[in-house]
Amino acid sequence: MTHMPSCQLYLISPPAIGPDFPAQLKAALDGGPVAAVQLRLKGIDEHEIARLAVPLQALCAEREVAFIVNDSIALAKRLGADGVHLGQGDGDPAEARRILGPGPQIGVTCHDSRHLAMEAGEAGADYVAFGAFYPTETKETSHRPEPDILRWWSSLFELPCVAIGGITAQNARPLVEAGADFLAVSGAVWNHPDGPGAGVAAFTPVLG
Ligand SMILES: Cc1ncc(COP(=O)(O)OP(=O)(O)O)c(N)n1
Ligand SMILES: Cc1ncsc1CCOP(=O)(O)O
Ligand SMILES: [Mg+2]
Repeated sequence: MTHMPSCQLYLISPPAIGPDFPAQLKAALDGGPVAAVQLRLKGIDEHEIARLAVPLQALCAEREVAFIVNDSIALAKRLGADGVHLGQGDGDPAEARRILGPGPQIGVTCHDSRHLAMEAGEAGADYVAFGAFYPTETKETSHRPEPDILRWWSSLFELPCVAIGGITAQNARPLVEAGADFLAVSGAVWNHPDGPGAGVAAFTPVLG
């Protein structure tokens, strides 16, 4: 029998949300264990994101789920979020640490690059994210790592690694077996035909 390392779900919000999204998030969290929720909203300003964040952050706090803000160190600070996710153009992890202090988690996008991941680790990131592993309609992507990058990272470093990009309950297994500590998932949960609770529940048997 293959040993399945344990792995947790890291839920990424849809890029745009409506007034029913707090209820959808609640349904998702009712579906099974979720370690973290990332608020990843695109095309609206930070004040609007801050306003939309209030009920979502409260729900995450109530469920003891980490609430991570995408893109903006300033917004993470303003909200007192549990962490910030930084892309390669979103700011420096060391600067984020200086601004946010020792508590919040700092994640960094590393695409398919071992070099970027080692750099992020040295700059004080709490996790590195590799992807997109599979085709996705959520974001235009131009990097396609092999699952082996997760195996390589996990064999050398203690720092957690996140796999992202087109991940479904059906294609996730090689990523879990390769050592992903977290699966970051958006579309497979929010677009699940039976709703986001079923979307989260579908991952439970794969997570080990
Ligand atoms: C967990 C996780 N990994 C990668 C990303 C992508 O971040 P980024 O490269 O900044 O792209 P956008 O998400 O901002 O479009 C992420 N958000 N979360
Ligand atoms: C934000 C992001 N970064 C790389 S792929 C991706 C999209 C993740 O969403 P999905 O799980 O729907 O592919
Ligand atoms: Mg970004």
